Amino acid sequence: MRVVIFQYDVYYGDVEKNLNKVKSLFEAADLQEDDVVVLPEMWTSGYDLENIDVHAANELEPIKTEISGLAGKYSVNVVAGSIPNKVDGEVYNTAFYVDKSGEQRHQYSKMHLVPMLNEPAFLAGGKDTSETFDLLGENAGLVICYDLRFPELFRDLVLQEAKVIFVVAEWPLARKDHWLTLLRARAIENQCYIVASNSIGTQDNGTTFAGNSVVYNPFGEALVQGSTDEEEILKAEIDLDYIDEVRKDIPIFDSRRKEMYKFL
Ligand SMILES: NC(=O)CCC(=O)C(=O)O
Repeated sequence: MRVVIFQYDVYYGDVEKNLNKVKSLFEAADLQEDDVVVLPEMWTSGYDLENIDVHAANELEPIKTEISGLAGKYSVNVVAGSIPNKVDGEVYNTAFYVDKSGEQRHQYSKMHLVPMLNEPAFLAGGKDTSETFDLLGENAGLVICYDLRFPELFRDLVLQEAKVIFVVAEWPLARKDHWLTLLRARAIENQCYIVASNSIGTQDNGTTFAGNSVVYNPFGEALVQGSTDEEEILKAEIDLDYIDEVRKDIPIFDSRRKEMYKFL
């Protein structure tokens, strides 16, 4: 399985420009059939929350149709980052996955809203429980940015046999060390692949994002890592058999004592 992460500077509050940007990245990426393309969080608007009602899709449209078209055109699977998404008058931060036939196969709205970026004042918290989805015949998980701080969510996905967990983000530079440390810890403690996309650049509201999109293997090694401030298309081959090797050498899932944990 090859993953292809688009790391770039999301235009603040300009859905059309962002869509054109994504289309140009698809064109530039030299994609192969079956690649898994990964976009960042809130990639249609950035954190222009004051105007989020205007930028929000309606039940993912028309963005879902655009992404389905790109998936079909390039014969690739797309972890379509997240977008502001209006459902029954509420705006959610919703990530989705479309396979190469253009069908949407999974959707997840961010359950942990981030106070540091003022999300709870403008967005509704997702009501979807943690579920895995089928990615090229394997189980995968999809979470959004601040979710990274909740190890129980990752463990839950891995106990549902997720082998790869995608973290789509707009993670600020101010906490770059947390980003890399937590991603790596999630890979090591769950012995799974972590594929993380982040944006770069400074938004009109003054927040600078940390880049450093990265893929960690189940041993905690970075297979590829972006810079802090450059636009990049990052590619990594994922060997899912390596998960079994690591779990054989360090058998934490056999050593677990779930009957002993009081609050899990
Ligand atoms: N977009 C986000 O959820 C940012 C999360 C963040 O800033 C943090 O956890 O720190």
